[in-house]
Amino acid sequence: MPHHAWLDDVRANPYAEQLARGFRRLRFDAPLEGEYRAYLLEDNFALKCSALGFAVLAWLALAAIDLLLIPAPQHWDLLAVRGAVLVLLVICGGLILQRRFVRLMVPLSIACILAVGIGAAVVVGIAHRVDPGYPYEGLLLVSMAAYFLVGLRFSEALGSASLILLAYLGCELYAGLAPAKLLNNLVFLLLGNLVGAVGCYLLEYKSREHFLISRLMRQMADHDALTGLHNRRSFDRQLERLWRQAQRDGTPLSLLLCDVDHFKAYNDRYGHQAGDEVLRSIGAALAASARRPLDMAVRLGGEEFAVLLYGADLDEARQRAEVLRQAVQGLGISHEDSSTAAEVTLSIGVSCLQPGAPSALQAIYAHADRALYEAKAFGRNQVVA
Ligand SMILES: Nc1nc2c(ncn2[C@@H]2O[C@H](COP(=O)(O)OP(=O)(O)OP(=O)(O)O)[C@@H](O)[C@H]2O)c(=O)[nH]1
Repeated sequence: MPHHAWLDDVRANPYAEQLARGFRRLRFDAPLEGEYRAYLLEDNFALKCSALGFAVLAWLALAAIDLLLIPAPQHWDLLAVRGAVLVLLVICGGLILQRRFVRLMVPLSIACILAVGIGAAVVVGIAHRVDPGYPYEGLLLVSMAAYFLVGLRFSEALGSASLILLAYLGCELYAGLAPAKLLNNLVFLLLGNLVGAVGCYLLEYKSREHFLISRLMRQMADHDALTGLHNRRSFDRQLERLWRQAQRDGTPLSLLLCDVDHFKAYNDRYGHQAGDEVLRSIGAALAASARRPLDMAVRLGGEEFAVLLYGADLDEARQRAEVLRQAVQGLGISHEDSSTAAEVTLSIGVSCLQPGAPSALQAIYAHADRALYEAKAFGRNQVVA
């Protein structure tokens, strides 16, 4: 399986780490595994529905053909089996289509495939009692559906297909099929299953790889590579969404605009690399201050940062900005060329939008920008609201 050399340049995150570690056993570490399975259910729901419709139609068509191929005395047995499987398919399929029981999606899909597979094995067994030439190859189609059409993972598909094979063996022993013919049929089915299993393994491997890479790309597109914080693109997108949610929840939204003081002088004195380290440390302090689930820490660009505080009014936002300002100064990063303090410091402009406020969303940014300008003008290393 491929080694992704480009991952060496990607900032550590769970998707990149899992890609680098590999997943030959088709299992991610928790909680990525849960995230992948949820994605898989969503991704293959349409496929599941089509497979279900196809299974019902095929089952009905084969029932009609049975009536032509198999002598009349066996018809009632066959119709009983076909009917029972159809009822199971309709019940399980109905529950799948309702989508209400997400946790039951996989068990219900397995139940459908087992019902069709074991039902087909029983039909073949009944038919072989009177006609050993009755086609058994349809069982392979059911296994292929398990591997490729029902949206099962490799282990689930392999388990289901193995159970169907066992059921077939049992039914043939019951029907008394000649050992040489039984051996021939089993070898054919086993080889067919081998092809299906290998294809299914490779497909799941690729699906997992695609999942990790697409999530990683999304993460990279929304986050700043140096600090790991959200970038401006992500901020612009989320700001509007969060403001709408705040309006719905009737709660305020506050914005802290932060700018590192005398950062050009820092770069000039200590070098660009040391400057990068400072930005990383400040980024970590910002991330720690945006601790609630809907808060957001952002690197807007250069040495400009923002923290969006969901549900914080102006007083709380001012207090949290002050804590952040002290935290950055408390990092104790020496800055000998700063005319403000002996350490690297932060100026912060604060603004707040109350729910139902008539002012446009842009006002929160413009107001915080003005406050930041004042914080700089009043001597830096301070919070202005
Ligand atoms: N090391 C490093 N420096 C950066 C990065 N992005 C922007 N800068 C530097 O940040 C500095 C910003 O300087 P100015 O906008 O003049 O602001 P300042 O020196 O902090 O002055 P005040 O904001 O007025 O206190 C510039 O020297 C940029 O080169 C970066 O990613 N890494």
